Amino acid sequence: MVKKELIKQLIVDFQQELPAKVFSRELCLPTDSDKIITVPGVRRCGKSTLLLLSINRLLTEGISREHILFLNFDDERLQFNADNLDEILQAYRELYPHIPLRDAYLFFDEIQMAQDWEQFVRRVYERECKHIFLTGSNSRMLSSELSTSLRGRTLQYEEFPLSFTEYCRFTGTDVNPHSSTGQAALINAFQSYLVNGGFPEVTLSSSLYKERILQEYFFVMLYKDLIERYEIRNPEPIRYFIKRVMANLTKPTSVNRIYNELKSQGVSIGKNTLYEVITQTESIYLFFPLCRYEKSLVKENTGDKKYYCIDNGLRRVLLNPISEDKGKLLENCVFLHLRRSLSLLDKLYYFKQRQECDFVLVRGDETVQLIQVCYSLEDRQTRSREIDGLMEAAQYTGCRQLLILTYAEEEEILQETHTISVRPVWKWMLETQALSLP
Ligand SMILES: Nc1ncnc2c1ncn2[C@@H]1O[C@H](COP(=O)(O)OP(=O)(O)OP(=O)(O)O)[C@@H](O)[C@H]1O
Repeated sequence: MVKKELIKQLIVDFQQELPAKVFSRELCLPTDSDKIITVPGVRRCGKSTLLLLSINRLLTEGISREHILFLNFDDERLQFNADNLDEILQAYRELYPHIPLRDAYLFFDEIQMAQDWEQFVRRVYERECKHIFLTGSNSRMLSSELSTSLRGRTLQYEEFPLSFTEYCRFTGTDVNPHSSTGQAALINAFQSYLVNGGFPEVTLSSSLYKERILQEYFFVMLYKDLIERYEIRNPEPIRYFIKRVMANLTKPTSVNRIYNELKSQGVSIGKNTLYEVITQTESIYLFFPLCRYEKSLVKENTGDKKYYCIDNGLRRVLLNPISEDKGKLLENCVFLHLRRSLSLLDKLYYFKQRQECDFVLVRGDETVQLIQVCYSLEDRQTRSREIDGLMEAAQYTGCRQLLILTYAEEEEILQETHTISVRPVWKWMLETQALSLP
């Protein structure tokens, strides 16, 4: 089939499948911003499906299917480059001569598969159509490089694996905690969310396949996004490195120390390569760094960063679970909830002076919340350690919003002139849905 005919066929086939039968998500892409909408995020978190949800919404708003031009560039039959990308627009015009392109909605999935797509998108945006939506998986599509090539023309909406509220929706769990059955079901759902994480496909698949799917995800990230990109001949040190960062989650991590460990085992890998790899893991959304809070926020951050991982399930399939994991999984889950809820004005840190506090949430110049995460406060020593850390951070920052998140405990602690609220993580997650913190 001539390429233009194939494109027409793909456009029409897609339109006929609408509306897509998928679960709704919390993130909702704007459809009237007159900006190019981009959706970065970790592999398989649901970026393409988010485009489908936007299309469903357009249909309910009265936009006809014919106005939707959706194309998935990850199709072997479609080899695009700068010379033939225009065929897409020609195909659409021939299909719908009565619809001016400026009234159409263009959804380009996996656009990074086309060579020189940036110039094409820029040209279409400037001359033809302001409704453009893009997703892409590899790191070239992610924030920094993308915003350089399309500077000032994009709005970026990060997608993540499912939040706990979304997880409940996907698994059909009633989120009303007030009925006794509701509460039991929620606690069950939270337990499995904590270990399996929130990738949509993993959530929807039978438990027989969850682990296998997650291993596959990790394999692709490791080989495609890290090893192939850096043309590393021996993948083992990188694998070891990632596992070490994973194991050390929630604790300050020294890349230099891991480098020395590898060296003492006779493994040859450059220190700079490890620094590049850790930066790359951040740009593919595998790990998130967390810096130490400094009173003067203009001061360069010192101290090792802590790392958190995009998904608890991914961590579980990579490491043999160990007993201290419960606390780490809980803290990672809280980090992800905070990270996905941050506005552009918000910053997140950890606090460490004599004592530690897990999270310091800063909005503009003000510290708005201090959070400790602790599986249980039953042990007396643990309880006083958590409270002392919170109080030291409160004194240092002047913040009075103090929270301890636990697996199941709930109380109010009066400490000096402060009230510390203790809440189960799952309740806090349901109460503070994305973009409503604190
Ligand atoms: N809202 C949803 N409802 C139902 N299934 C979903 C939803 N979001 C994602 N999925 C499922 O999860 C898988 C990955 O989704 P999707 O392809 O949208 O992710 P992606 O981030 O675009 O992936 P990639 O990084 O490979 O491009 C698919 O099997 C999809 O069906």
